[in-house]
Amino acid sequence: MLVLERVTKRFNEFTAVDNLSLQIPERELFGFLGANGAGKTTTFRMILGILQANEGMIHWNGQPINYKSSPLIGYLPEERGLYPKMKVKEQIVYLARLRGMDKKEAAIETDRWLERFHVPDYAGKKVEELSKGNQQKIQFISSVVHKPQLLILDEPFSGLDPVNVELLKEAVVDLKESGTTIVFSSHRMEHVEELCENLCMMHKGRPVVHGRLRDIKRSFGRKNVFVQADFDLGFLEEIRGVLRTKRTAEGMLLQIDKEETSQTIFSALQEKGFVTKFELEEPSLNDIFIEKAGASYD
Ligand SMILES: Nc1ncnc2c1ncn2[C@@H]1O[C@H](COP(=O)(O)OP(=O)(O)OP(=O)(O)O)[C@@H](O)[C@H]1O
Repeated sequence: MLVLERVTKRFNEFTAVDNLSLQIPERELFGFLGANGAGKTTTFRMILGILQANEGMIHWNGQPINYKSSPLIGYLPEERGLYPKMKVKEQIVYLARLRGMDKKEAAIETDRWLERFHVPDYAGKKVEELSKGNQQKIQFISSVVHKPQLLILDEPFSGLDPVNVELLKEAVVDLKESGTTIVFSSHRMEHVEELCENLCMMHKGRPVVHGRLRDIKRSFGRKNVFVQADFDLGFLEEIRGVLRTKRTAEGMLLQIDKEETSQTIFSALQEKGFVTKFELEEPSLNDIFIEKAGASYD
């Protein structure tokens, strides 16, 4: 289990991570969300021991993480850093060996990954000859080739086209299935909603939403109502508990204060005429973030 206990990191007067506590069990695929500057990379650097926390403790299976943990850890840094002049396969094998892997096994695993990511022909090319997206795939391979127990991925999907995003997502899910504990950060809520059971949303260094996605959504309640009818829906704006309305081509989207308000809306609609659609929608992570952080995600 990866444990962060009341971790704080300050840069002079500025607090980048503020009293963060997390428990991430083994074999978990954990999503770390936050806008630019929320504190995600700083947290990762503290987990990896690159930065020292001012307060708090970080443990992986009861042990602090340091250079000795290197074979156990995989890290895809946000600032991608491969040697541009070095050849692809040579580089991956070299990095795997630094993580304690045997040369022959490293070569076999490298070939397997290059094949999986549809880039076996690049094995002998210099990294600088590859496109940005393909360089990113190589960097990803470098972070997983030695079969780490704990894998930290900082924005793994940024800069990839949709086909490669899918390729990487599948790889991440497979690694999780085979027992790797994975923590990844993203700006994009949909990636986290799709992949993670558990997540933490950071805002200005603090966790504003944290826990199991299903529980977070359930406890928040369904506060979006979509209505379609063959009469004017303008009167709904006046109903108590309706916070915001938005007309769309098909009907009206309403944001309400609590789930029960939908009953009032439904009764009011029935009195007016024929309702073609009435839908109580699950909140998106974005809705939850806005309410909890008191700010828009972007
Ligand atoms: N070495 C440093 N010195 C001073 N301030 C820093 C340092 N590293 C990070 N910060 C500040 O800490 C805050 C959090 O930065 P961090 O890189 O952790 O955010 P992030 O959530 O990873 O954002 P992004 O998605 O943009 O990478 C930012 O305001 C940043 O300017």
